[in-house]
Amino acid sequence: MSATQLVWFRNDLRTLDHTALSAAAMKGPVVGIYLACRQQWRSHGHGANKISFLHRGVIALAEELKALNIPLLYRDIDDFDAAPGTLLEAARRIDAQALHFNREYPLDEQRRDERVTDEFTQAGLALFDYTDHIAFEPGELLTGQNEYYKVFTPFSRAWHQRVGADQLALRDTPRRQARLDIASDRIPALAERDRSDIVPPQPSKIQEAPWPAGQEAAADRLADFLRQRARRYNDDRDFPAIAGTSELSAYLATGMISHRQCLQAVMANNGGHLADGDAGLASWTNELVWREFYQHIAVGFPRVCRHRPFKLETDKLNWRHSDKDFAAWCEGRTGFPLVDAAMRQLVATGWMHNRLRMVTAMFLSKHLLLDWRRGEAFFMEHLVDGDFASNNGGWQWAASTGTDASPYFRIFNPTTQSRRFDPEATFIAQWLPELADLPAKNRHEPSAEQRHKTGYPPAIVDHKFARERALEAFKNLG
Ligand SMILES: Cc1cc2nc3c(=O)[nH]c(=O)nc-3n(C[C@H](O)[C@H](O)[C@H](O)COP(=O)(O)OP(=O)(O)OC[C@H]3O[C@@H](n4cnc5c(N)ncnc54)[C@H](O)[C@@H]3O)c2cc1C
Repeated sequence: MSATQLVWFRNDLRTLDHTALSAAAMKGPVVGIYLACRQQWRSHGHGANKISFLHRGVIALAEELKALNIPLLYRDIDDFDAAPGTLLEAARRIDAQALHFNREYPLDEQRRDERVTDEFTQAGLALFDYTDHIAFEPGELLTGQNEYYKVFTPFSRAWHQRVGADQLALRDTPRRQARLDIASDRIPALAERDRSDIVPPQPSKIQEAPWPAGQEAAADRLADFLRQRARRYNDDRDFPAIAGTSELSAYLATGMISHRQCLQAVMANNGGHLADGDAGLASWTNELVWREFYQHIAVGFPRVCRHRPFKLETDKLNWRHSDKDFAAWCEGRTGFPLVDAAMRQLVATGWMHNRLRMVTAMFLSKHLLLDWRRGEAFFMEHLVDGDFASNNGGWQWAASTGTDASPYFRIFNPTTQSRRFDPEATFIAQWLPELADLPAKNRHEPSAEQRHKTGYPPAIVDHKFARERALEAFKNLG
């Protein structure tokens, strides 16, 4: 009989189109394992929404595996260092001959995987790792000078030129295997553990209902998007009052759906094309390539994993220190309605529309001139889709410290953004009920009297003054 294969599930909580699972099942009977690592949550600053989503995703995965007769082992570990020993112990207990996993790219995860590889090699056990989370392994797409791309457009061009069946073909789902004499572990409820330790800091209510976990929920969401919104994506994607985007980010970030499943769905609906054909579908594909671009950046420029800016000269920026202004931003009390509505959406739902992520991030880093890393961390605490590479990439773009960043003199006027992307101020009315009864034009910028009457705060800073201050700070970098 062929030897048992251990598959380590990480950011790939699904059985469909799973490279490591598919490859392992060709070699022998499979057992899965999941390590819930507190240090990993802490080091990424994940909050309750993301941790709960992950946890529910593991429970869904256990059911999906059960349908294939694949047992799932589950271990709680405190830190990255515990991973190699825990995996080795599990492999020995079930007499596994090999460990399989899909690669992860943040620096701490890469180091952990190197240690796991060393330990398994020393123990004489085989180890196989695979590219799965993105189409190309970081380092596979390089410029003519053999360097990582620093700008998105040429990266995207190279991606489209090179992508083919190897990267896009769906991996086989294993057939239901013969039942093994190995029981799945019971997955303890999160509430059974010390939440104050593992769930920093607690939002008032964890958002579960809008984010059902598992690959079926993800597939339904993709089908719904393709049926109803994908062809209008290019027109609607910038308007937060319209549900015009896929809202698949949390599923992609945890691997409850793969980018290949998304891209195959695009091709099936677009005459086999990714970059051409329907403008909505081509534009959506472009966003998936942005997601991949930022993963490559995290590997090519590991300083970004160490809280450093991509553009090193911006390390010298003189950020302001104001806990009061930061709290006003976090709590949606800046007196700029679109910014406040967006921040309230984030805290209430664990998600924020992309246009608003750009507006609020730029407001914090440019208007308030507060360190973008504070905003990055606050987003991570609340986002259900929190993903290091995309969050860091988005923040550094907005703060003009990053790769392909918006130039420092590009400073969104939040009121103009509001009139342009929420023309009827419906999004503002939804999240700022105190302004809902004002005429739409005043909801963008209430008068002093209207602010006084509704209790809505005065603007925290004057736009023109803030813009000049930010320009000055960037100019002084020399
Ligand atoms: C400051 C800031 C922070 C961000 N933090 C995160 C984060 O932690 N996690 C995250 O997944 N995305 C992040 N993004 C990117 C983007 O805002 C979200 O991916 C998007 O809003 C998710 O909604 P959606 O699934 O409906 O996206 P869609 O518009 O339907 O796009 C499809 C998918 O493409 C990817 N994508 C879309 N836009 C981007 C982008 N600009 N960069 C990278 N990937 C993208 C996502 O996986 C998304 O699910 C951030 C952007 C900014 C400006």
